[in-house]
Amino acid sequence: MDDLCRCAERPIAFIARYVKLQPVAHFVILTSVLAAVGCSVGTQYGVKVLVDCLSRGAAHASPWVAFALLCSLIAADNLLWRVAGWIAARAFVTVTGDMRRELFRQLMGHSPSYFTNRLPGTLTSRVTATSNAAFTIENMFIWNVLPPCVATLVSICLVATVNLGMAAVLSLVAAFVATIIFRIAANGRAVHRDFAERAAAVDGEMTDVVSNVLLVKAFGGFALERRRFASQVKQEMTARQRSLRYLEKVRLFHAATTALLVSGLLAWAILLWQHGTASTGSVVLVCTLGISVLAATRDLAVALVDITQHMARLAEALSTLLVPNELADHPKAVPLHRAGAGIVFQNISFHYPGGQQVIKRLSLHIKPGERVGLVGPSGGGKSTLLALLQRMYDVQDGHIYIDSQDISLITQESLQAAIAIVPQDINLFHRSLIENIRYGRPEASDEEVMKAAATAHCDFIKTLPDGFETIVGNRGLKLSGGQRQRIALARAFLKDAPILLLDEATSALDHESEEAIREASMRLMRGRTVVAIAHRLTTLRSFDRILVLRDGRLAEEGSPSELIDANGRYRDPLQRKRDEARYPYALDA
Ligand SMILES: Nc1ncnc2c1ncn2[C@@H]1O[C@H](COP(=O)(O)OP(=O)(O)OP(=O)(O)O)[C@@H](O)[C@H]1O
Repeated sequence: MDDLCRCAERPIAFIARYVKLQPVAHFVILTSVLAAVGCSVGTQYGVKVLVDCLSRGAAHASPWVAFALLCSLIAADNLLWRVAGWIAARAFVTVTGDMRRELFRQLMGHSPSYFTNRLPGTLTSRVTATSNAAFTIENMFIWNVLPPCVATLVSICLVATVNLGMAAVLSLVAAFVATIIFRIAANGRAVHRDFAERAAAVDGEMTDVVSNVLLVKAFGGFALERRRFASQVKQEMTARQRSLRYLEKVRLFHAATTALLVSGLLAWAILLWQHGTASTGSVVLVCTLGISVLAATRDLAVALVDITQHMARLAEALSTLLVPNELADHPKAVPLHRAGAGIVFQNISFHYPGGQQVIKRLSLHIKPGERVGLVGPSGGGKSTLLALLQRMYDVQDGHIYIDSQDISLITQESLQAAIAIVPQDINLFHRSLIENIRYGRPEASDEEVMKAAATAHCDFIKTLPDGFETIVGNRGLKLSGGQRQRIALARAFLKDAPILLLDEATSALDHESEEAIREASMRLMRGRTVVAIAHRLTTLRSFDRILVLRDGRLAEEGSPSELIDANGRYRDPLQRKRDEARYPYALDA
């Protein structure tokens, strides 16, 4: 993936990377197009031969050889274009598919902080924008840039057969015009990039609002959101207009120059004819070639300018997407060998990018099979500690070991396989219930999924009209909070990993369900190392140890009986007072 990231600032190298995967198809397309252009320009030479033949009169020459030549060129011209088009229909589409697959893989490899700092809509729209831009660029290059370039070259060669001076002047002017257009087009990159950035921002804003539509409704935020969106769209429209007007300026310059050029050439050819140094056919040839060079360079100018716009969009998207993955596996990473799942946090310190210190020189040993409860005030770093254990982020200081293996030196795949988690915010895919539960272990049979669901007390599934096939809605919103939590528990049951992380796993359950699930949870915890965050200490009664995390430090630890009194409260009244002031719910039984 590192060599992919090297393409972040080189859009052409990025496209070439995928073109190279299909060398034969692209070679055939290229040669067919070159041959087709040759035939197309050759057609005009065929017309000259025919006209010269006809003007000599029927007695002096037969026009049928010239006619046959002309017909063959026309047929070959059309056939070759179709051959190129047929192959391109597969090759170009395959290029965009390969691109999207690789970009998706790159995107999913980023750390959580990459996603925290960017709107999901801007990321997904950039993947689409990248493949669309690359598709357009490849198409334009083959159909709109290459043919006029080749046609101009061949035309100049044919004009040389009439008059060398004329061909030389034509070459000089064509080179001059092409250089000027290319420079003006290149100078417009900033304008096009600005448009690309604003277009991506509009996509991101829209996704953000749509995914929070319930919040917008709850707070009557429609008017506010409409105003925000209108302002974003206005900025994007202004940027787009600037970008399009820039293109128009380039086209205007081109139109004026080429009209002058062709008029001059024609006048020159007519003068040569008047002096008897050019035949009627040659005047026709210069006339048709002049007009086709005019058309060709106009197409070329339009295509080049459009390509710079797409190139800018591609470059903007790539610079966002092709950031190296922050949490790549260590080059010498080995799979985690499992030996009881003991966990050691050794003197770790951590802060989020640009944030304050969240974990401060914390050391903690968790024995294999031990059940440890984490409590403490909100913002104390409990969820962060679980995230660090899963290597969602790397610690800035210290080490985390599982079974004496530093987690930064083991493969992330094996680390993820060793840990099952029931998170605080349960996200589900917009898929069926069975698929969501099976996410814990994709190879599990239907029976195993159903057994896990039963163990997690997902009795509500039976009452749903489509049972396990019920689609849970966007992020599982068709389910209640408690139902989502049971699905997440079932997923963890199914995963059957040696380490179990519970982030307030029973918080959304009513008392009755909580009791029912406690018994199942106990079974799940048996033989595993468990780290559970709880706001109610009573849920941790059966745990081996409770740790109080405050301000990123271990403030207290002990067995539940040492820390909780008969009513499920802290034994130390002074400590209780301090914590109540900071975090009242944490201490309620
Ligand atoms: N992705 C993030 N980026 C930046 N800062 C973060 C991020 N996640 C958490 N924080 C900050 O880190 C600190 C610890 O948060 P954490 O979620 O670990 O606390 P917690 O003890 O689990 O709280 P709670 O009990 O409310 O869930 C908080 O100050 C929070 O603002």
